Amino acid sequence: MRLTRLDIQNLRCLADVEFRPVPGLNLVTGGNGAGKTSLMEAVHLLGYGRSFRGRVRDGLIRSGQPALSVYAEWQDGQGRARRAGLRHTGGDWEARLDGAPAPSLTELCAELAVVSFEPGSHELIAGGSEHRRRFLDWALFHVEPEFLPVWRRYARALKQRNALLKRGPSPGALDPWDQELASAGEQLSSLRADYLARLEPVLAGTAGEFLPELGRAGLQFLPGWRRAEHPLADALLLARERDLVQGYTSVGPHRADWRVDYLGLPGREALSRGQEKLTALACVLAQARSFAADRGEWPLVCLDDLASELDQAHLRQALGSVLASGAQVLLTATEAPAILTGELLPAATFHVERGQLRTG
Ligand SMILES: Nc1ncnc2c1ncn2[C@@H]1O[C@H](COP(=O)(O)OP(=O)(O)OP(=O)(O)O)[C@@H](O)[C@H]1O
Repeated sequence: MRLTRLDIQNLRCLADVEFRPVPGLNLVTGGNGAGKTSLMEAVHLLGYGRSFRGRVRDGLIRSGQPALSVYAEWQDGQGRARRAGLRHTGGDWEARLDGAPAPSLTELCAELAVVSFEPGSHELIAGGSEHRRRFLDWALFHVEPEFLPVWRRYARALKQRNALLKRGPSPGALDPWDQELASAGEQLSSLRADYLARLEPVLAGTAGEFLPELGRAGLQFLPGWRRAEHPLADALLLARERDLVQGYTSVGPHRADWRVDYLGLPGREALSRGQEKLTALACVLAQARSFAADRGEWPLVCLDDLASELDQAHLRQALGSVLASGAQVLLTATEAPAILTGELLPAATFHVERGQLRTG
């Protein structure tokens, strides 16, 4: 997809910004606190319904304003002109897609495929499992039509089962929800396992470009219960006594996780912080590449402050491989990185200062 227009009102320090990105590399420079990340957050908000720095109600709306709004126009993989707008008060939202009200944020997010890498992204490797589940489910949401209905069934059954566990029901009352949870959960896990199996060779390629010294990267899926030993229905039954005591469901795909292992790293030897970042970037770019293989178009690639995260050689490698694929990239930096020459020359440069954006 190619973003052609982004209008932002009242998002953090951005009072009223009109951004017109072009195909290829768009460089956005600006000093600390100027508003570069806020611009990335606006794109991310349309693609995910949330910012990578937290929820809308946690300070995304400009101080003193009742709501933020973001409007985007883009061209999809078939060359069709698309548009979407979102207005958010922190509590309520209003979304429009191609001129009509969108029934839910999910419909809007399904249309705009965005992958982001920002300073917090190394949490994908070093942080809690919720980051890795979100990563997994983003891809499935975009490439697997079966995913959303199954995920919704699972989430509903889990909510009901947890509510019953908290009330301390007679164990028989759990049976129908266990059945539903097991049925949706098995499907969800199969989709996740299949996706990771498809992603693995792509990741081995991207990680091999960035960290060849660590040997081939592999992905290990941790489904959230001992899936190789018994079905989820049995795991739920086995955990029932404990779940009744604890008041929540302790096994299942809501506890799923995955990890990256390198053949050249013996045992559980830890990655350095830089290696964690490069591994996280390799995962994000592998996901974008795999999306392109499935959908025939690249997602929009947002790279916030990448130059402060990577050394020059890795920066060149990362940008080179993404741009060679024809992806549209939004890159922010406090100053233009010296390596942006030749085939890495930005197609357009923008500058943000105190929430104002100018071209060139
Ligand atoms: N709700 C808000 N209302 C108004 N201004 C805000 C709000 N939240 C944050 N800001 C301001 O917006 C700016 C945020 O800028 P942003 O994080 O986009 O900067 P940046 O250019 O990415 O900076 P850095 O290089 O330091 O990461 C800061 O100056 C901050 O004080």
